[in-house]
Amino acid sequence: MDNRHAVHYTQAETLGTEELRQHFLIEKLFVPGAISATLTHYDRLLLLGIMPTTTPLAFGEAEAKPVGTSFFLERREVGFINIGGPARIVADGTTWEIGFQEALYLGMGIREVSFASVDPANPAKLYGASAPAHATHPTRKVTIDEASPAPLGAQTTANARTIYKYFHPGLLPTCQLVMGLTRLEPGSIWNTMPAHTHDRRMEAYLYFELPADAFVVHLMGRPQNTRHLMIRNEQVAVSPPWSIHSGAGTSAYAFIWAMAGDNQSFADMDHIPMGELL
Ligand SMILES: O=C(O)C(=O)C[C@H](O)C(=O)CO
Ligand SMILES: [Zn+2]
Repeated sequence: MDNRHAVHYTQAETLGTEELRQHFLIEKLFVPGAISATLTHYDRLLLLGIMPTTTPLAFGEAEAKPVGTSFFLERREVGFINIGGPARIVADGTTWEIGFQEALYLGMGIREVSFASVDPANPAKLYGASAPAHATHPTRKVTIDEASPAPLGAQTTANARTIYKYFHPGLLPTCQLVMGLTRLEPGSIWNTMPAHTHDRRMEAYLYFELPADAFVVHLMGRPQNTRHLMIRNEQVAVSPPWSIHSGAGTSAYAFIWAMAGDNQSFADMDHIPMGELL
């Protein structure tokens, strides 16, 4: 399992491009026929890329050992959003069919979890976020229509987008996990500008649906001392609690945001006036 240790902003501000990428970017999330996992030491949020091909994949010792339990979800919860072909997830004997842009929440205590692609020629791509849990909440599938679509931004500021909240307290209980998807309108390129921080929770952004030659310039860092990451399709920015998380793409794109930490209040943000960004 890949590990991302917590970096203080005074160290982050001394880093060059390559070191910034090593600490804050997950370059290869989806590996055909494999489960990839990255344990961040920001609120211990663990990020998963699961891409089954001809044979099913399952959680096992590789996921449980780094978190020190006998099975992965013994003291954790996990949420998945599928950005690939149809997936079949079996959780303690119950089968869930999860299509493109559908999601599944699995609560603490589920022992056996396996993942298959319904059509190996069109493999599922399950993006998962897992946080430490203290209670069991019911397993639930969430469709994009249930995810409270809400418009944000405007074409005049090149940030017209729709936000979908899949796992949040208004829809289902989770211990820590808050997760959703934001999709930009054609012609819009900016996300999360005006920018914000929320020292109470960390966040991670998976960017997807970027054409092969496109990228997002992801802005990170303290508002008064920003840095950037050049992010390609299906790569993840890990955003520490002290960091802004915002980006401008060379074309429209979508991204999945996931958070864990002290609260689940989506609106609890420290907004940064545009004139204060440096
Ligand atoms: O488009 C946006 O703006 C977002 O999706 C913002 C993220 O959801 C976020 O940063 C929540 O804290
Ligand atoms: Zn945020």
